[in-house]
Amino acid sequence: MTEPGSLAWVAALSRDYTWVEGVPFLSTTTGDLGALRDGFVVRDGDIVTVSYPKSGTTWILEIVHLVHTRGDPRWVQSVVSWERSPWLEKATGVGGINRQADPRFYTSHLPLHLFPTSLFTSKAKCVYVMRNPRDILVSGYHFWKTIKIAKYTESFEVYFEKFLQGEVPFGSWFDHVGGWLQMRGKENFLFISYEELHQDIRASVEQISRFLGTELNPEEVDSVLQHVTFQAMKENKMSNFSLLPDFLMDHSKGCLMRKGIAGDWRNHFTVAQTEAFDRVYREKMAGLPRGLFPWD
Ligand SMILES: Nc1ncnc2c1ncn2[C@@H]1O[C@H](COP(=O)(O)O)[C@@H](OP(=O)(O)O)[C@H]1O
Ligand SMILES: CCc1ccc(OS(=O)(=O)O)cc1
Repeated sequence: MTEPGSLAWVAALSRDYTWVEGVPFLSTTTGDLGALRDGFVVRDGDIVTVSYPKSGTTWILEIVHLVHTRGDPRWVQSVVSWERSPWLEKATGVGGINRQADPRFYTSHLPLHLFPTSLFTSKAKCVYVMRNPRDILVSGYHFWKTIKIAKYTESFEVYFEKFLQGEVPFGSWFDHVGGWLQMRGKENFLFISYEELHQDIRASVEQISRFLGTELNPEEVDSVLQHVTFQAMKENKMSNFSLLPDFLMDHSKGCLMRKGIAGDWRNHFTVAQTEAFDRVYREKMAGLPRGLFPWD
């Protein structure tokens, strides 16, 4: 096996997705997700951020990390986000996680059925972030265009169809959310949405700090808030993906911190696409109770 990050490893990256149990993955994903699911040991003190890509993961991470430092920005301004909280499923992920002292922070886009099973008997705290899938689709279209090993971004029409079919990195949004929502009600899981962060960021930061067991005083909350605005994060090179290597990201084609708003899908979807999306949404979400999501 080639060493992750080595020249041979970079040369072997391709646009071909690897399919694992019905889910497509980019070639930067670790080779053996089965071994990860069975072998990775989640510790009780771990803090795990889980999401479908483009749900606002980086925003939540910044909040979680600033809560941990009680609003002191030095950590988020000096260590790149994927070292503060490595992606579990990336080839370099487990190594990065195992180098951390407790509490360990890590991030994952894995669907529930591929996540290390030890999570489900642990007391690890897990924040699952959700977002209107229409905005995720738009955000993903613009983001995956910049990622050199992603595909189906030649036009919005093509990407739209692939998203609805689940043929995009990490698979179907509907399956991802439907899977993880089975964990709702468990006391070590917090479900929060991008839209809630937008509606009331102070209340959201307080909710996250309570969940993590790190109650902050009002001045500490103020400091967290100051560093998690869209503008502050867009300017923080440790969080804005500008340090993602050029062999992975074409920075001339876009950036992670694109618009940072809710509802941008209205500027992208045609009437026919809106209707097509709603049809699939209604069908796929039929089993879930009403009122679960702020965008419904
Ligand atoms: N502080 C912040 N405020 C608002 N949106 C933010 C944000 N930080 C990141 N985002 C948005 O979250 C999306 C990226 O999600 P993820 O971190 O899961 O990859 C991008 O959405 P847009 O492409 O709609 O702008 C990005 O702009
Ligand atoms: C493979 C490079 C890559 C792809 C996607 C990334 O972000 S995220 O998984 O969507 O959060 C980061 C790096």
